[in-house]
Amino acid sequence: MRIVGLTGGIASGKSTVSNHFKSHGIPVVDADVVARNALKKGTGGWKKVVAAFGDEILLDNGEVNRPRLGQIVFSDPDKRQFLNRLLAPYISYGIFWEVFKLWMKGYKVIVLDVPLLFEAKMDKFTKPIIVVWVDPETQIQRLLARDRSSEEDGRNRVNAQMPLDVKKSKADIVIDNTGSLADLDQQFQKVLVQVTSPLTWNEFWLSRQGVLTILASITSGVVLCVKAFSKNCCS
Ligand SMILES: CC(C)(COP(=O)(O)OP(=O)(O)OC[C@H]1O[C@@H](n2cnc3c(N)ncnc32)[C@H](O)[C@@H]1O)[C@@H](O)C(=O)NCCC(=O)NCCS
Ligand SMILES: Nc1ncnc2c1ncn2[C@@H]1O[C@H](COP(=O)(O)OP(=O)(O)OP(=O)(O)O)[C@@H](O)[C@H]1O
Repeated sequence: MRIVGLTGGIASGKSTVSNHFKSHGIPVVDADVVARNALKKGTGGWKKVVAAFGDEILLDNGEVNRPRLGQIVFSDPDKRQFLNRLLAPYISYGIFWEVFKLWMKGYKVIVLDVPLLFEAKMDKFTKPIIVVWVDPETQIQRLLARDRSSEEDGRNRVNAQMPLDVKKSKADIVIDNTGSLADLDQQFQKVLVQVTSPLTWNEFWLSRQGVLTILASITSGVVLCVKAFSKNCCS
């Protein structure tokens, strides 16, 4: 199985690229969705976070007030790291489970869309790694236009992540999303060819088909040995 890492900065265009993959039949595990599920009312993550941050981060219906918690953690690195530590086991487990379900379905290529792929050291499980890069001014403009947040909030969120240029230097493939959506689409077509190239042997052995091939070979080997042994010993 090929697990492609997709990362970048906040509002750099990861979800836009993810949607391109999905429309070509390549499944995407979205870490933001997993993280949202890990913080739903009544879950283990929710209980830990409420115990740590108090009732003031809750809405009247008991769900977490995400913008409120965001304001707290994106303006305070210690609180952000604390939140990351509380949620990390739930997010890792959630991602693992989603990958496992896709493996069981027999997918050979999947994409992991993880904003904090490098920060959370999950890059070691993915190859190739695609970084969606955008120039800093365009990034902040798109972020403010999409989230309608204050400039201070937006800049806090950008500064909470590893600089995009550092992520770019760690990438196997860089998509420059500073231009138009048509530019992005053109780059994506080339990336799609790379990502869907034939699996390496290692990737094949990690796929469901590879594991079934190994099991079938072992089973037939054992059957042949047993047959040969019983023929020799009884003749
Ligand atoms: C603080 C929370 C409640 C704010 O929720 P909100 O709905 O406003 O933002 P959302 O979850 O949609 O995240 C938007 C973007 O913010 C960035 N981001 C989210 N969490 C973090 C973080 N801990 N550090 C740096 N950037 C982050 C990502 O680029 C993400 O795509 C939420 O982001 C959260 O629970 N974060 C901690 C979990 C986490 O690490 N998520 C990232 C998955 S790898
Ligand atoms: N090439 C582009 N031209 C214009 N707008 C774009 C382009 N690419 C993305 N956008 C817009 O920029 C915003 C951010 O893009 P997107 O949501 O894909 O980023 P993201 O990296 O997934 O963000 P997050 O980290 O918050 O999940 C969206 O409103 C999207 O529609």
